[in-house]
Amino acid sequence: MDELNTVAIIGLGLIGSSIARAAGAALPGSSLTGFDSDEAVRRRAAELGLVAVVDSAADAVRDANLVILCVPVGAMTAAAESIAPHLRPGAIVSDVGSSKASVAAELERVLSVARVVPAHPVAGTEQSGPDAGFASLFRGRWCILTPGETSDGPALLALRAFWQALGARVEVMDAHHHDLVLAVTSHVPHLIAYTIVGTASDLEAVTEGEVIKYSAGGFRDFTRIAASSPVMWRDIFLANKDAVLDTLQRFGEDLSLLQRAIRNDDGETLLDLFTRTSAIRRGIVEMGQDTAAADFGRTHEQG
Ligand SMILES: NC(=O)C1=CN([C@@H]2O[C@H](COP(=O)(O)OP(=O)(O)OC[C@H]3O[C@@H](n4cnc5c(N)ncnc54)[C@H](O)[C@@H]3O)[C@@H](O)[C@H]2O)C=CC1
Ligand SMILES: O=C(O)C(=O)Cc1ccc(O)cc1
Repeated sequence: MDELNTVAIIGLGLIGSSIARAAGAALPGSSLTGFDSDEAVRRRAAELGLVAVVDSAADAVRDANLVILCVPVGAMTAAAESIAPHLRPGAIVSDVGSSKASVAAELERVLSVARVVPAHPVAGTEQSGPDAGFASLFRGRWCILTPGETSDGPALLALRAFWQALGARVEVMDAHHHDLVLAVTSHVPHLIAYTIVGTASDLEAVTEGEVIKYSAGGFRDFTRIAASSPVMWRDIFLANKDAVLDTLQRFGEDLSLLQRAIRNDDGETLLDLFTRTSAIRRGIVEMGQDTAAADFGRTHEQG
């Protein structure tokens, strides 16, 4: 199996810096290099000692046998173009983008000579930047690999072993299926959070500032999600347009049914749905997929 002992990280924000921290701890013999197009981020990553920070993408990838692109989805093509001529023969190139089909197509187009294996660690927070990362972010979380027709078997096995070393559970999935699943479980929920927080803010004039003052648990949870990186989420919605629009269509129809139930004093419909959703929450908690474990890791294991 390929030994991934020289890893280059392009983009040193939340996810790139978390990979650097986790790989530094889990793979002590490996060499880590990194580049970010933002000079302030490069300076901060160097201060934190996350990786050997260099001044160009070319220098970062020259000796690497694994390159991971950790930039917003809309910047993947530019990042791939910046490394393409400088890759070592046989290098594996992966990414961490939250949407997969369009990113994978671009990586395969731009990096036709590299061994491309797209990936998505389904773990994160609402924060950004190199200070926000932490070593335990991926522990016990899923990392979904979406190999294309050109991905080779040994590269897939090597990347699987890399993410497992960082503590992740690895699943292999078709990229379009990934995008549909994540539209339902992550992308549309973020859009709903952005919408409700925007609506509440617009209503502040009517409610005389009391929305924010009396914001209860549910609304506070939405404000956390709606504080996520604007650039990153703009890119995700534009990249996963079809699956997001299909899911929104279904959501709109279901919302109309609830609207009608409320208007018609149809308590039975409301009770049926709320009972069903409460069972779903219990199932998630039992599977250990709620955020408590990650929050615990963030609070107790910064580093
Ligand atoms: N934030 C989260 O919770 C999660 C994010 N992701 C995905 O990870 C990727 C990175 O997200 P974050 O780390 O949260 O973002 P971030 O904003 O913390 O970091 C992204 C970094 O990429 C740099 N960058 C942008 N274009 C570049 C280029 N062409 N070359 C080099 N550096 C460049 C930026 O300067 C920035 O420092 C995104 O594709 C996102 O969809 C995946 C899982 C979770
Ligand atoms: O902070 C949260 O609740 C998240 O949902 C983080 C997150 C954001 C994007 C991803 O692709 C995966 C995880």
